Order: sequence, then C-alpha cells, then structure tokens
Amino acid sequence: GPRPVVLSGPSGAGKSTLLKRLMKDHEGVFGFSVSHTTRNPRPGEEDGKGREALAEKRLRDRQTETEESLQKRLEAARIDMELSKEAGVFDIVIVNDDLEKAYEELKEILNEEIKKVQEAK
Ligand SMILES: Nc1ncnc2c1ncn2[C@@H]1O[C@H](COP(=O)(O)OP(=O)(O)OP(=O)(O)O)[C@@H](O)[C@H]1O
Repeated sequence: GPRPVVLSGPSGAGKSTLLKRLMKDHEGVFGFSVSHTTRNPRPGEEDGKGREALAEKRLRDRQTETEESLQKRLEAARIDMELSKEAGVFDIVIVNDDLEKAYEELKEILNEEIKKVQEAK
C-alpha cells in the first residue's frame, strides 16, 4: 500500500504551505494525520484535532509566542538544521528558500507514490 510521508522541519520552514498545496493539487490522494508537537497549543487548537488548514491559519498569530518560547524554537531550529546534515536522519532534505522550487522538488520526490495511489483508485 501507499507509504506514509512525514514532513519534518523547523517551525515556520513552510511544511503546511507545501502540504496544503500538494493536497489541493492531488485531490483524494493524501490523507492527513494530526500533528504531534511539544509546543503549547495555539488559540483554536485542540488536543487530538487536526490542523484544519484555513481556519487554523487565520487563528494562528505568531504573536502568541512568548519571547522565551520563540527563543526555544529558534534554538530547536538550529539543532534541526544541524541534525539534518547527518546521514540517515532524513531520507531527503528540501531547502525551502524558493517556494516554487521546493514544491517542484517535493512533487518529484513523491511522484511515484502519487501515481501508485492514483492507479489503485
Ligand atoms: N519559500 C518561502 N519563502 C517565504 N515565505 C515562505 C516560504 N514558504 C513558506 N513561507 C511562509 O512562511 C510562513 C510559515 O510557513 P508554514 O506555516 O507553512 O510553516 P510550518 O513549517 O508549517 O510551521 P509550523 O511547524 O510552525 O506549523 C507562512 O507565512 C508561509 O506563507
């Protein structure tokens, strides 16, 4: 069967942006699982309920960060970036400095799996 895809990366790296676009362009191909996170819930987030894209996005305001939690997350991001260089930690690393390029890369990587799911329908 189709394999799970795990998008992992520092907060604000663009995971939701890429995922939303991927799901929109491939309707019915991907399911969605509720994220796991160690940060505190943001307004509108409920434990065990998915990150229902648009409403959440609107509710979400980076000003919900305290300076301390922001610093913590920035530090975690630095560590993530370092870890990503280690062989075997991630299957593939996409650098999202250019959204279009990153999206093309992501699509290319998942192309075979997407086709498999579409053919099985
Ligand atoms: N390549 C890019 N260049 C500039 N801005 C981007 C790029 N990709 C995403 N963004 C913007 O960066 C912000 C954070 O993106 P997004 O919410 O997708 O990150 P995330 O990795 O899902 O974060 P979190 O893990 O905190 O949920 C959004 O405002 C998004 O529009």
